[in-house]
Amino acid sequence: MTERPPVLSVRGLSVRFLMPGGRRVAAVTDARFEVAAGECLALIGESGCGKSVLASALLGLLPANAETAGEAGLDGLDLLSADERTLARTVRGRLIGLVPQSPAAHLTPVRTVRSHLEETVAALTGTRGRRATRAAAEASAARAAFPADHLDRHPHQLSGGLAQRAATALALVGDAPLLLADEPTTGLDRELVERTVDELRRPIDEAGRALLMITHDLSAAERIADRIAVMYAGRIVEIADATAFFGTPGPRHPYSRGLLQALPDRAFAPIPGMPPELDALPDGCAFAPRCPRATDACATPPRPTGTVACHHPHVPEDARA
Ligand SMILES: Nc1ncnc2c1ncn2[C@@H]1O[C@H](COP(=O)(O)OP(=O)(O)OP(=O)(O)O)[C@@H](O)[C@H]1O
Ligand code: NI
Repeated sequence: MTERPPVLSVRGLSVRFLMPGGRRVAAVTDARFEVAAGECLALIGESGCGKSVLASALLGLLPANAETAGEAGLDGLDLLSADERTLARTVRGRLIGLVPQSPAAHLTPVRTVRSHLEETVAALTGTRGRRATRAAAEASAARAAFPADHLDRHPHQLSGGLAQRAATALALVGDAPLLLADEPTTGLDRELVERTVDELRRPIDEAGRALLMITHDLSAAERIADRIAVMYAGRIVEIADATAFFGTPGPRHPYSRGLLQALPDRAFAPIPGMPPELDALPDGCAFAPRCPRATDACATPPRPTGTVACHHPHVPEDARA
């Protein structure tokens, strides 16, 4: 993976929400990761840990009370300091293709799939003329394996799988080097989850796109991702190769191990306790109160190493337990 150049390079990304009364919510703290061409990085972690805020920061879609720090390089541009005009004209759709959370809701009910695609083609690619637009729309449908004979259907006439392909086709129109999917499989049954992630994998493998996929569905992450980034209380606590993470030797951070042990097909043992409030984070490791391996050392913040931020990570020899 390292030999491929990063498409997205995030360095020290932090997001603070300034709340009434001077309260500060530390939604994302010092996030650091890269996503390469032809690679999927899955960002996982419990609800409220900051995944969607991180995505909104990349897209320039944070509310006005948000303050950001750090850098997020994409195609020679720093997404965090880009102005709204640049974000609207060159980032959203063109540099970042957004795969929506709920494709059926994202599509306008009164319009056909063809009309959605043609409008997006005209807006993003500069294609002019009816025939050229029609041909480009059909080509983008084909790239997402959306069947040509369903192009004149309305969203409600599509199965969940085809609605997802239509949404993916729209995300691919602008030829964006980075695809961003926030919970693309929420609410889908298992079979549709698998089909959806397989469809999302296609542009990565066939067109060398980079995919940042946010999910709390670990089996979807295992199926699609090359690498896994685990987020806890706003921080990325571990980044690992997906095969090693889900297989042997397994994750190194106690939180990551807890997430896997909570799965029904593993120990089905939830992590005790709750994540801390993001406006009252402890000085030391935020996971320490729930951590079976915590010691006095955890009162100080763990030093991020780029792979695991923990005072006492599992090492491969003891990671079999
Ligand atoms: N506009 C906002 N103002 C203040 N706090 C916010 C705002 N938006 C999000 N937050 C807080 O930021 C934290 C992270 O939220 P985020 O939506 O990123 O979580 P998530 O990891 O995506 O969770 P989920 O899996 O439920 O989608 C939460 O504590 C949330 O309450
Ligand atoms: Ni979210």
